[in-house]
Amino acid sequence: MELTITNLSKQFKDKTAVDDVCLSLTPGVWGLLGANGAGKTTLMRMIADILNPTSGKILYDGKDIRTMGEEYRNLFGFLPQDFGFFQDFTVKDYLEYIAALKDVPARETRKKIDSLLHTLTLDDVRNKKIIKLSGGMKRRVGIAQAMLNDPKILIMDEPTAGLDPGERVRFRNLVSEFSHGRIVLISTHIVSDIEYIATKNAIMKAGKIVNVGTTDELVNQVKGKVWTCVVPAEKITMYEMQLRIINQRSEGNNQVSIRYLSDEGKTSNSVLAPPRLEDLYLWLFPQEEIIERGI
Ligand SMILES: Nc1ncnc2c1ncn2[C@@H]1O[C@H](COP(=O)(O)OP(=O)(O)OP(=O)(O)O)[C@@H](O)[C@H]1O
Repeated sequence: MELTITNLSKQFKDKTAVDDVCLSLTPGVWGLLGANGAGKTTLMRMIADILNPTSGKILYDGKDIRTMGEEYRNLFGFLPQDFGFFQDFTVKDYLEYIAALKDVPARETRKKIDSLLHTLTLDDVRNKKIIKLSGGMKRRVGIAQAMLNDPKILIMDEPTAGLDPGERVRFRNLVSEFSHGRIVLISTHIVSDIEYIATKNAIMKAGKIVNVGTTDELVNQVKGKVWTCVVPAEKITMYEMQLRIINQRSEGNNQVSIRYLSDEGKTSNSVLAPPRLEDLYLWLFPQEEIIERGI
């Protein structure tokens, strides 16, 4: 199974949101990483066949998805970024409705909904109206609807936005288990959410895919560039101006431990640290704040 994206572009008036993207998605979990405005949502909406490309093609096992119609939709699950429809439905009614739309056989619907509600810890709110749910609960209902038809291709735009740390762990386990023999594409700028579950990552910048690889391959690119050291607290402002600090932690006794990115150690007590995917991300997107560390 393969989803092949060839020379895909999307132009909005004077903005090229997706710029000549080529990417071959094979089964496994794919992390789509990029800063705000990089073009992730636009790319995902074209893969979901709800937005027409300006040019280029997406082929599913050699077939143009735009000619597949229903056949493509049936093997597809999508969690859009703005999931806010059907607010007056209860969770259960909404999922039953989506199951019917997706032609899930009636005898399987109940079992499937029960199992997803259980895994996503939504049992207690099954009879509540969607409008009354918290943001994290709504997101989980969105994840459930995307997975209802056991899709072969599952696309989720920022699925972990609003989830608490426990929910993030459950989400990661659910996705890992689900991904066998399927293509799962997850966009996020919370790097830690996909770091350990992504089979491969694609990094997007200004509409282009600038890097593709396993987490280990990508992380290797910043090997030898991630340093840690302990500095006096009163000097931290000076270090903040001089170094690309990506984390700091107070150690007490007016000491601060810092982690920074540099081609070489900048203090005599700096030691190299094992790099993480987040380090590469910040290396590529120096202007990005760490939005959330997750766990
Ligand atoms: N319908 C549209 N009309 C005009 N410009 C658009 C439209 N949709 C997206 N854009 C622009 O295209 C660029 C890419 O947007 P997109 O939403 O795909 O990025 P993103 O990586 O998903 O960002 P975020 O993480 O903030 O959702 C942005 O500059 C955005 O303003």
